Amino acid sequence: MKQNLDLTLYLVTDSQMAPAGKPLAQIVDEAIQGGVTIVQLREKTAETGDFVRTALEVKKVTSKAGIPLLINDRVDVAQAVDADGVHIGQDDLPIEEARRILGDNKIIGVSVQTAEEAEEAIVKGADYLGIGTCYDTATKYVKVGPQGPQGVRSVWEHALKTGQRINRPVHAVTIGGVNSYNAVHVLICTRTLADNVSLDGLAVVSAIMTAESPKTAAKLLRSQISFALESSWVAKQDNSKPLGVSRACQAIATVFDNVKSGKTTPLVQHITNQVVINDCANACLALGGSPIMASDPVEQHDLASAVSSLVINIGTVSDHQIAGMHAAMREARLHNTPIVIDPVGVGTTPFRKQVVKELLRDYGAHVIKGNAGEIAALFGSSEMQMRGVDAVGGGFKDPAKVVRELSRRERCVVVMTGKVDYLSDGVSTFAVHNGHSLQGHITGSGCMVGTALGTFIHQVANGDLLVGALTGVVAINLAAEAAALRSDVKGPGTFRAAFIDEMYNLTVDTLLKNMRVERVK
Ligand SMILES: Nc1ncnc2c1ncn2[C@@H]1O[C@H](COP(=O)(O)OP(=O)(O)OP(=O)(O)O)[C@@H](O)[C@H]1O
Ligand SMILES: Cc1ncsc1CCO
Repeated sequence: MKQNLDLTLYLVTDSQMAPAGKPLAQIVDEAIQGGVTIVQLREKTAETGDFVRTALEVKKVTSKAGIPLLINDRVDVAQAVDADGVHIGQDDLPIEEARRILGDNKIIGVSVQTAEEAEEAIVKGADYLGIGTCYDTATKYVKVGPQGPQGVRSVWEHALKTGQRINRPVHAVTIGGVNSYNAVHVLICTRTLADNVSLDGLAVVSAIMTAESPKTAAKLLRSQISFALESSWVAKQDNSKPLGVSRACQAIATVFDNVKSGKTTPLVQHITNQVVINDCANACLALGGSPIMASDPVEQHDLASAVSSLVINIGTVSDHQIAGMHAAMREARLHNTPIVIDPVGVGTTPFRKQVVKELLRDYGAHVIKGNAGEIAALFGSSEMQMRGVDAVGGGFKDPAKVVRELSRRERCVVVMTGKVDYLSDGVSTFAVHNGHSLQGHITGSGCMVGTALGTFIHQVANGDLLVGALTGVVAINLAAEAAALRSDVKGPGTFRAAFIDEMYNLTVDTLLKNMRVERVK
């Protein structure tokens, strides 16, 4: 990498967004104090003289801080102020020409929207790529419509392959609607599938330019970026510490005991369906958690700092609930609160599919849980189908592969329920052989698994999401086994009540004795 080129938090200026009367250089100065590592001056409409004057003022600030100043598009302005380089778009001066004028020591960055553009830019010697546009943005910085983190990831993967082929290092940021709410999700989701390579950082415009305090905004972004790049609690999927069965079982017992014994009482927020809302709240309490069912968008901001985990269940989703889900997930991402998505009936209507697609695109999840029909719909498989909220079909030929691959694609733990439950974090995949057929005869048994996931994944801040998820599945299924054995259980109605009782009665000893967890991959 060129000396000084640190792309971690890349500020692209837009003076039209700046608060009236506040000089651009002052905004840049404050943003650098908050942690911006590189600045691109972008003045699409300025006259050359004004552009140069502003550039000289901003350069005083960047030089003092020792960070690079790049000029958007205008190689002449970059030369006039002896900037550290330029950033060029697809319709600007060709890369070779910019390089010829500026020489090898200057930085040249290029905006790319497709794999082909990325390949060309790398071959022609770009020092870094700005891949976009990630999300919809008011800045009109990039022309191609938003491609979401997964679209950015495929351009990034192709860019890295090109770099390997021609033996040249590749660096990139993504741009477009990136802010402190989605920074973690964007950085995790854009990691390459094969090698888990992260982007170098994120480029932001409005998140800093329009902020009341650019310093505070930049500081928050930096901490979110560091969290995503360094933290171990998000499923890193890097094969470094595959989880064996005996370690998994011990860890499950510990996680379970922490909640059951009252050492920790997670506040589990649900935005869930009207069918199961009461059963889920009772299941949460019986397992040792504390439920709050809160779906109005208005209260999400105030609630977010107290919540331990968030369960999003689309069973009876409505427009109003969708707004609440977006608000809650946005806040959860800011607080790094684990999110469980239960995509009830997602294969049944295009509406449900669209709702889930947007939630996953904008915020992602820490755990996705569904029955085989729901997982098939998300995975894009026709091996299983849905009828209403139920899965229909003969089962997947290779269920472990389905959960593993969906997990890698969505960058989260995937739980697929059924007679045997399959769980994967993309590296380790487990089957849980507990449970009872009576669970299939009451409504909401899957939704209660979602509740149990929310109850046990909250405390894995420095551990393993997969262990938290396994704990939820095992606990629910052992409670079902115990309930089904009771002489007072005569069918689904009595089972439903006994099921909650046995969640309450479940002990760590029973769990250790009866859990049947198998590592399948
Ligand atoms: N035949 C079975 N034997 C053992 N366990 C079962 C059986 N059927 C379901 N389960 C258990 O029931 C729970 C819910 O799984 P299921 O796949 O039925 O969810 P679902 O279809 O989403 O349910 P719902 O839509 O009613 O909420 C899981 O913990 C699963 O292990
Ligand atoms: C029956 C039903 N319909 C929407 S949600 C739900 C609960 C089980 O998923």
